[in-house]
Amino acid sequence: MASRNQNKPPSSPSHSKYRAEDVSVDKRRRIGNTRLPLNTGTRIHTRQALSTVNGGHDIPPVSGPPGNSGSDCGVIEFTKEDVEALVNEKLKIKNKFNHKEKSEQMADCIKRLKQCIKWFQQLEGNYVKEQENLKNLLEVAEKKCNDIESLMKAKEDELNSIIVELRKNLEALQEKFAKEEQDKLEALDSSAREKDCRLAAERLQASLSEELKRTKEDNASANQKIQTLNDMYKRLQEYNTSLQQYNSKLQSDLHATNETLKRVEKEKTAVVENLSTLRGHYTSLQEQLTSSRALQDEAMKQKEALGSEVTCLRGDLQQARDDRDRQLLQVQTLSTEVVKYKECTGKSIAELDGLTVKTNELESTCLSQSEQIRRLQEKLAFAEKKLQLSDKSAIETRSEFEEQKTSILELQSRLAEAELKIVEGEKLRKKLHNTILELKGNIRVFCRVRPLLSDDGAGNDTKVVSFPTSMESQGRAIDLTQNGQKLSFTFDKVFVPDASQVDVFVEISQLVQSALDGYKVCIFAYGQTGSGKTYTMMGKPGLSDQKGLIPRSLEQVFETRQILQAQGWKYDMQVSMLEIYNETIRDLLAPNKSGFDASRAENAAKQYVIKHDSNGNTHVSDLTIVDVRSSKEVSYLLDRAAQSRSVGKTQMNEQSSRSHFVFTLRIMGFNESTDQQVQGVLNLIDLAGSERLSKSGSTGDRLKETQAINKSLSSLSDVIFALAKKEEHVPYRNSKLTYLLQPCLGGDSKTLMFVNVSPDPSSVGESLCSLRFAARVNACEIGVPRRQTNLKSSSDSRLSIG
Ligand SMILES: Nc1ncnc2c1ncn2[C@@H]1O[C@H](COP(=O)(O)OP(=O)(O)OP(=O)(O)O)[C@@H](O)[C@H]1O
Repeated sequence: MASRNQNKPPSSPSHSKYRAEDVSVDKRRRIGNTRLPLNTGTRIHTRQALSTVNGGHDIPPVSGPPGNSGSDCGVIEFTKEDVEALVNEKLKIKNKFNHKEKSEQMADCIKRLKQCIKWFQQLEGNYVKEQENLKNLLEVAEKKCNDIESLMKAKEDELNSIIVELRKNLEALQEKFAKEEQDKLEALDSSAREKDCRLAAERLQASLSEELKRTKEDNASANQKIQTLNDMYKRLQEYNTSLQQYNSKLQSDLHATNETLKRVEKEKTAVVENLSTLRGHYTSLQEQLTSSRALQDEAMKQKEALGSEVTCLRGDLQQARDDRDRQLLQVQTLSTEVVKYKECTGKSIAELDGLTVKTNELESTCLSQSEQIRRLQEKLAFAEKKLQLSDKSAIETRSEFEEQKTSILELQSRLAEAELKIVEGEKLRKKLHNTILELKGNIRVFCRVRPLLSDDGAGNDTKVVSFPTSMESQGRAIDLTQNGQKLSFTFDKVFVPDASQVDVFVEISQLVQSALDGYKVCIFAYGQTGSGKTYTMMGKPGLSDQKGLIPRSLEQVFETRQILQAQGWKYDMQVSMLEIYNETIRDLLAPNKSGFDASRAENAAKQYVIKHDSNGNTHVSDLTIVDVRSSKEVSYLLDRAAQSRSVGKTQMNEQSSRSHFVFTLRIMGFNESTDQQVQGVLNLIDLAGSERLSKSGSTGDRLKETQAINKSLSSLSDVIFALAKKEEHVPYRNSKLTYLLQPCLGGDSKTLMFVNVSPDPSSVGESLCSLRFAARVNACEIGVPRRQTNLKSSSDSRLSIG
C-alpha cells in the first residue's frame, strides 16, 4: 500500500479511482457472507451492482458526473457471472414488489443505469488512459520489482545466512538452555541445600548474634583493656625511653666504670705494695718498740733501785742529821752547863778537864758526824743527780715510747685503712665485674688452641691456625685457613698454644668467685675429640702445674671461703658428679659397695629424673650429693669419679671421653653479722668430643656412643640456634644434656664456653665446625645473670645440681 501511494500518478481521476477501489474493498468486507467472485472479464459500475444487490433501496441517487462524485465514486471490476448473479438477484427482488411500483422503480433504475452506463463509458475512456499510465507504471514497477527482487534475493541470502546463523545461535542457545536447565536443576538442588544451610546459618546467626553480643561486651571490655594497655604502652614507651637513656647512661657508666676498675686495680696494686712496705715498717717498728720496752723496763728497774738507794740514803742522811742535831744539842747543853758550872759552882779543874774531854769527844764526834753528814750529803747529791739523770732518761724513753706508740697506732690505722680500701676495691671490682657480665647478657666464649702433638699429622708443615696481632684483635681473634681461604673468628678471649693452665685459670677466676657471691656459674668445654677439653677442665693428673680449671677453681673456692670467714661468712659446700652416657645419666659418686660393675647395675636401676624448680635450680633425683669441707676432699671425689667415667680409645684420642661429664659444686653461704644468705652453683662440664663417624673409625659400641654424642651435641646446637634466633620454642628437652643445662643456656646464670681447637691440619674441617658453632654461641643472648641471695635454703637442696 505504501509503495502504491509512492507510485501514485499526479492526475485527479487516477486519484479518485484509487479511492473507489478502497471503498469497494471496504464494501466487500461489509457484504460479509454474500461473498462475490471478482473477475477481470465484464466491468460493471459498482453502485449499480450494489443497488441491485440491495433492491435499490439503500443506494443513494447519483448526483453529478461520476468524475466529480468525490468520495462516492469508484471503479470496480465485475465478472460476467457477477453481473448475471446481480441480474438474477434483481429479478428475484422484482418479483417481490408490485408491478406498478416495480415498473416505476425499474424506470428509475433504468434511468439511473443509463446514467451509470454513460458515466461508465466516460470512466472506461479514463480507464484506457489510466491503463496506459498503469502499463507504464507497471513497467517501472516491474523494473523496480526486479530491483526489489534482486534486492530481496540478496536480502534473502543475507537473511538465510542470518537464519543459518540464528539457527546455529539457536542450537547454541538450546544447548545453553539445556545446560542452564541442568544448572537450574543443580541450582535448585543447591538452593535446597542452601535453604538447609540458610536454616543452619540462621540458627548459627542466632547463636552468632548472641556471641556477637557477648563479643561486643568482650570487645567493650577489650577496648577498655586496650585503652589501659595503650596507657600502659605509653607508660612503657616512656619507661623504655627512660630505660634507653638509662642504658646509654649505663653504657657510659660502664665505660667510666671500666676506667675506674682499671684505676682501682692499679690503686689496689699500689695499695698492696704500700701495704707490704707498711707491714715491713710496722714489723721493724714493733721490733724497735719491743727493744725500747725492754730498755724502758731496765731503766725503770734501775730507777727503782736508785730510788730505793736514794730513799735509803735519805733515811741515813736524816738519821745522821738527827744524830748531829741531837749531838749538837747535847754539845750546846754541855757547853752551857760548863759555863754555868764555871760561873756558879767553881768545880775542880779535873772535873772541868773531864768535862772538857767529854766536850772535846763530843765535838770530835760532832765533827766526824758532820763529816759523815757532808759525805752523805755528797752521796745524796750524787744519788739525786743520778736519779735526775735516770728520771731524764726514763722521761726520754717514755716519750720515745709514746712516739713509737703513736707511730704504731698511726701505722695500724693506715694499715686498717689500706685493708678497708682493699676490701672496698674488691667489692667494687666484684660489682663492676658482675655489671659488665650482666650488661653483656650473653654466653661468653673463650677459644683455646692446643699445641701440636707428636701424634698429630706428622710431616705436614702447613699452619692452619694463626692469631692476628693487630691492637684491636690481639688475644681475641683467630684465623683458620682452609683450602687457601682464611676465615676469621673473634671471641672474648683466645688462648694461643703456649698459654699455660694458670693463664687460662686467671681469666676465669672471677667467674668462679661469682659462685661464692651467689651466682649460678656454668663453664663447659666444647670441641672435637682430642682438642684438649679434658686437659683444660681437669688437666694432667699428678702434675701440679698442669692442673686444670676444676681443681684450680676448687682451690680458689676453699681459699676464698677461708678469707671470707673473717667477714662473718660461713659456707656449706656440696658436690655431685654425673656423666651422660648414651643418653643415660650415671651417678659417678654412687657408693661402690661390691665392685664397679655392681655399682653400675645399681646405677642403672635408678631413674635420675631431671627437674627444674621455680628458682631455676636443677634437681636430679637419686643423685649422690656429698658435703665437702676442703679441696682435698673434692680432689679425692674427683679421682673416684674419674675411675668411674666412660673413656675409650678412638682413632683421634688414646683416652677419649665417651660421655659428657658434669661436675657441680653447690655453695650455700650465710653471713652472721649481716644476716645475708647466698646460694651459688658452679657447674663445670667436660663435653664428649664431637667427631665425624667416618673419621672416628668407630664400630659396634663405639659407633653407638659416637652417634649418641653427636645427637646430644646437635641438640645443643639446635638449642643455641633457637636462642640466637629468639625463637619462642627452644628444644631443651631434645636431649638430657640440653635439659640439664637449660638454666645455664637460657636462664640466669653466668655461662662460659671453651671451644677447644686442634692445630692439626687434618682436623681443619672439624675445627671450622667448632669455631662456627662457637661464633653462634657467642652471639647468643641468654638473659641477665641473677644472684641468689637472701633465700632460705630449700628443704630438698641436697638434690639440687644447679
Ligand atoms: N694445652 C695443651 N697443652 C699440652 N697438651 C695438651 C693441651 N691440650 C691437650 N693436650 C693433650 O692433647 C691430648 C688430647 O687432649 P684431651 O684428652 O684433653 O682431649 P679431649 O678434647 O678431651 O678429647 P676427648 O673428647 O676425646 O675426650 C692429651 O694428650 C692432652 O694431654
